[in-house]
Amino acid sequence: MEWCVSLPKVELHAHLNGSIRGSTLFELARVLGEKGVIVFSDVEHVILKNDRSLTEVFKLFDLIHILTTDHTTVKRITQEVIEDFASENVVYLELRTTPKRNDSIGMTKRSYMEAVMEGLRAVSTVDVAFAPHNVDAGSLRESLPINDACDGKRKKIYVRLLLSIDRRESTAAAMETVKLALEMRDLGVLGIDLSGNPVVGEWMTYLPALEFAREHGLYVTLHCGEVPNPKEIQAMLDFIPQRVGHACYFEEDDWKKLKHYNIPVEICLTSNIVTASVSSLDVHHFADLYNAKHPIVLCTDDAGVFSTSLSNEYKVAASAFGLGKREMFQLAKNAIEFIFADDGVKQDLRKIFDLATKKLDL
Ligand SMILES: CNc1ncnc2c1ncn2[C@@H]1O[C@H](COP(=O)(O)O)[C@@H](O)[C@H]1O
Ligand SMILES: [Zn+2]
Repeated sequence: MEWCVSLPKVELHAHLNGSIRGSTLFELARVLGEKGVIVFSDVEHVILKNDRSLTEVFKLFDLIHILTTDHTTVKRITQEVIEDFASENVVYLELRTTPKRNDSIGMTKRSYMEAVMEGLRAVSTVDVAFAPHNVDAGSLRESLPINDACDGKRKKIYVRLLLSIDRRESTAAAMETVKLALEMRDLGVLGIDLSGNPVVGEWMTYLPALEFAREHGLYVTLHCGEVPNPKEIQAMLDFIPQRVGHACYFEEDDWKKLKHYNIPVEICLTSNIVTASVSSLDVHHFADLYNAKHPIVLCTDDAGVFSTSLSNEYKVAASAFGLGKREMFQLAKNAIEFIFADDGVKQDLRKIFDLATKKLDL
């Protein structure tokens, strides 16, 4: 595990509220329990439960959102999540979150995102480069080598944002999110994600907003094939998104199309196993895609909800699929090619990986 922690890593599929620290979730639940907003003893077992079906995961998200959806908490969890990823040597993080509106506390999608940005700026224990067009990225570049793991130096992390459309949303709400993403481009928003309970909603509802996003140069990644839905999977692949997440219930034609378009897959091993989207690692599609040299990237999905970390995902992959250190290093480094940030960032990341080889005994 130590080695997997030292390995520089790229995280491309992490949901903000799903990455919340367990301790923070508990604290928030206790405080709201004391205020009488929730009954703590009722939610305690929901938080503590380890095995969660996909349905239960989305019930937990409803609870998490009750606990976290105010500006102060959104800021706090953003800050903590970034610190946590940086502390395990994630050097580039594409963090995704669903902008939320909550009229009762005067929250708009924009003010939600402003709280996220405040959280980004509030990180003080590590250096964060988050906006492509301001000095942060420049100063990060000058201070290479960065994240020279285990040498006690201050950690540095690139952070970029993806705005998620929740499958419960209408076309108009999805469009509002895309427009917000466009307005926030200078602040490091690079693209759009489609997520949420996969048994809810219809592809055609989101398509206009996703097309609009693409026409305006935003990148798009889709949660695709998390449940069996052959028609939707084909329609999503025909859209040719820049990446897809999961791909658990793909059939032969889907694999063909995915490979034909060479669409990178964000693989979330622990998430897939806990939610039983894949029955066991022995039959996980990671192996086939890896052997076929199809672009893949290991990701956490919801590090808090599934009690994992990106280092742990590498460890799980290494033991399940027999990867050695060199293979893990290459797998982690290959992820650079599938990030949505520009070539300058990619070049920096390549240097970071090359500089790390000595420390990693490679
Ligand atoms: C387990 N697999 C999954 N499949 C689909 N969507 C998921 C997900 N895990 C998380 N989310 C999506 O991310 C939201 C939480 O983060 P944010 O509030 O956006 O920061 C969830 O409500 C859901 O919409
Ligand atoms: Zn996800």
